[in-house]
Amino acid sequence: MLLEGAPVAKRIYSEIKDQMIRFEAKKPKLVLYCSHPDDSTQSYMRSIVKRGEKLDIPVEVIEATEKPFEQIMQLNEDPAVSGIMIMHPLKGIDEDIVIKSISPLKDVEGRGPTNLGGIVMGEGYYAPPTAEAVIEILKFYNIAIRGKDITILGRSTTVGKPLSLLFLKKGIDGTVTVCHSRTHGIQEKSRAADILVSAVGKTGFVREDWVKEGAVVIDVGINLVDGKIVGDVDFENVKEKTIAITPVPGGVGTVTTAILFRHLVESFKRILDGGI
Ligand SMILES: Nc1nc2c(c(=O)[nH]1)N[C@@H](CN(C=O)c1ccc(C(=O)N[C@@H](CCC(=O)O)C(=O)O)cc1)CN2
Repeated sequence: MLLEGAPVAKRIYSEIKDQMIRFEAKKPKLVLYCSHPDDSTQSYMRSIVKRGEKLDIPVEVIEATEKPFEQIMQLNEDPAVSGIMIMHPLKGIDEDIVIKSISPLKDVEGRGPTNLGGIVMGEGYYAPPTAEAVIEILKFYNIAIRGKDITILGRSTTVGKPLSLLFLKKGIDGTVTVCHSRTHGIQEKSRAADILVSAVGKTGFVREDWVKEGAVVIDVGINLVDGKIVGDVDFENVKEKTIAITPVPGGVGTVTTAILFRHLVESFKRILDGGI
């Protein structure tokens, strides 16, 4: 089975449009805050701006000045701004300090300590959209997670770590192994997985002999090669061994952007309800 992102994203966008009708003339606004974005970041920013146009949601790109902290404080206090996304990498600026200064209510990518901590503590937080997209896809296609052995390749703050916590949540109940560059026996640990998630950012990293017969493979990798998006998984050879696999492009990435806008609309509602 091909786990395409489009039907999952379509459902999310349709929910967003329903909510937008209820807001009448009022609209959320997303700010993409960047500093000398590279090709990959620019390509993502273009996708987000285009999606905003389709949804009739304003997306504003703001370039960092020499006073990033003041800029973020202004955006935090601006009631017209519902979400702030700090585009990675933020060249020439300490990205961690900037992320920590975003109001948790507007941190729609869930990159700050309050939202990341919320994954452990309970409800009312924004998990990083890519991590949430993986769970959303598995649920949409009715793939059982409870009690399954899940191996995640990559321990980033935006995917590997938060995703491991989402899999461990009560009601989801996966059993998780997180592998990284210092892991011994990464191939064996991958081959032991019922659900294998690759979030490494290396083209062709997951080969056919890394995958158990009948496994589910989720490719989170978005690597720009000759101007084209490719994943971490050697798709053509690996797909034969799987019962379900995500394509790249058209898989997790498609759902990630939809979840980003879902968070933005949630933030807009919270702010309207007097959250700030
Ligand atoms: N704050 C952030 N900054 C950056 C991110 C991010 O997720 N948050 N991502 C990277 C670049 N990147 C992934 O590493 C990336 C590049 C391009 C796209 C994109 O075009 N997405 C498409 C869907 C693609 C697909 O189908 O797989 C879309 O949005 O429709 C996404 C991510 C840079 N900085």
